[in-house]
Amino acid sequence: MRGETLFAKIWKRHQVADLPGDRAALLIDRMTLHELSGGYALRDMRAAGEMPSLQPDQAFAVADHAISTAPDRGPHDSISPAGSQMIASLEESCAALRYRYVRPQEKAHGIVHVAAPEQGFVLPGITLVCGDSHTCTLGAFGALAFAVGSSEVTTVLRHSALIVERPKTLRIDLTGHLSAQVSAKDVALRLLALHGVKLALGYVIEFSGPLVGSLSMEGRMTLCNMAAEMGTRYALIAPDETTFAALRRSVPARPEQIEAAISHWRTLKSDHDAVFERELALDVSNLVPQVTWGTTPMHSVGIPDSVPDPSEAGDAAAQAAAKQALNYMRLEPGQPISSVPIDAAFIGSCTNARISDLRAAAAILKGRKISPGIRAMCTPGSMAVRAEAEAEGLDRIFIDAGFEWRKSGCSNCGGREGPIWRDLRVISSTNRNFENRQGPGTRTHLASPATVAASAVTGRITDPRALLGDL
Ligand SMILES: CC(C)[C@H](C(=O)O)[C@@H](O)C(=O)O
Ligand code: SF4
Repeated sequence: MRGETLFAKIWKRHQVADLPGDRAALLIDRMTLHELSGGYALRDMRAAGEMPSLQPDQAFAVADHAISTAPDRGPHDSISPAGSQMIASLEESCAALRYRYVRPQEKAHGIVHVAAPEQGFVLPGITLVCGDSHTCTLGAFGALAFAVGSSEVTTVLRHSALIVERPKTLRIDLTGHLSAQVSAKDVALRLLALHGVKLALGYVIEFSGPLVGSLSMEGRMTLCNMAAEMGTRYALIAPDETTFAALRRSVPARPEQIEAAISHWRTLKSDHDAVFERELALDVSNLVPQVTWGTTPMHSVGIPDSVPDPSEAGDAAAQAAAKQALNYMRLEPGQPISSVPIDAAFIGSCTNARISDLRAAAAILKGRKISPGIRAMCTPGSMAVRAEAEAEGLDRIFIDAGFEWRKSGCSNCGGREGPIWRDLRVISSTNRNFENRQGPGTRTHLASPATVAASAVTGRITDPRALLGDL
């Protein structure tokens, strides 16, 4: 018998019925909820007198999208009254159903995709859904964690099961060593530049290879997070010793239970003779820091490079899109990307606001000041990340450099914390850069935390290696 992929192993264990059209009914083990996806589903079910089948130990809820990240925020503070209502509604439903709801004042609070794994809620081999497109972040733990729509949230709450179309399998084999100041974010942006935003449409990605093995859990989460930008809701990385070390720290269970689980989790990897429906490879040895110039994450270049000419962008549709992007971004073809001045800098989001991201940015900011006139914000991905950063003195480095040091939440990743960047150019550690994503007229350049910090210091898009003497 031919070997199996990691995906096939997880799928098989959860399949309760095989359905025509390459679909299956899958058991769903766990759900994460936030105020914009799960809150109203719970409210409506309760109003109709329905009792969810999803049990308290299967749910993890947190208000992250609409919550204010102001340093003095209260438990329901949002910039809009509607946001406050959604937060209060989620909290109330969770209390009624005895679902875990993490309050904004708690150390466990954070962006759902940061906080849930930090609290040991994500385990290898489980199925997990959330009504949010970046649920694939959690695939870094070897969990089949995927985004669902709002009606599917209700289905899972009702039945702890879901009918899903089986994705095809795509292995992305990553080799080589990353140079100093080059990170998982740059790898993701490079994959997108090479293969486009439909790279994984219809596929589950398994990221594998020596580079993946050498990445921290944080780096793996960044990579899996950006799978959403590659056109899929499924990403996986086989659990290994790095994963088990993280789970030993975070999972609330007795050590002997964890060790027993680990011996099963060790089997969760693709067999050496498993066949993938598609395979890709990338050697990252010569990779340089990347930044986007346009309005999709695939519009990215190395910082030593220039803004490309739209007439060289593939077919007519790609050319028109590139032209429109340059128009929105107010950039000229051939302009060196490192000549582009910025107005604001943002370190935050489920892509890049974990502790190693903050450390990478602080290494650049230490002893430096941001360029006058730049508004720079850091919103740690969770209150635990924030506390850890403070224990290391990173908050002082950010504040002394001129950054605002805020509380955890999605903040202006999705422009929900007010139009503070109206018509401004922002360098951002987030994952989406479509028109108006971070506010009306806001022009977003996606980059790694190191690049964001370096650019904040010089006031223009800057290769972080230039500041740390790695160039
Ligand atoms: C609000 C939520 C449904 C949305 C998503 O799923 O992507 C958000 O997280 C985002 O990034 O815009
Ligand atoms: S941080 Fe941004 S991308 Fe992530 S869940 Fe929040 S709004 Fe979505």
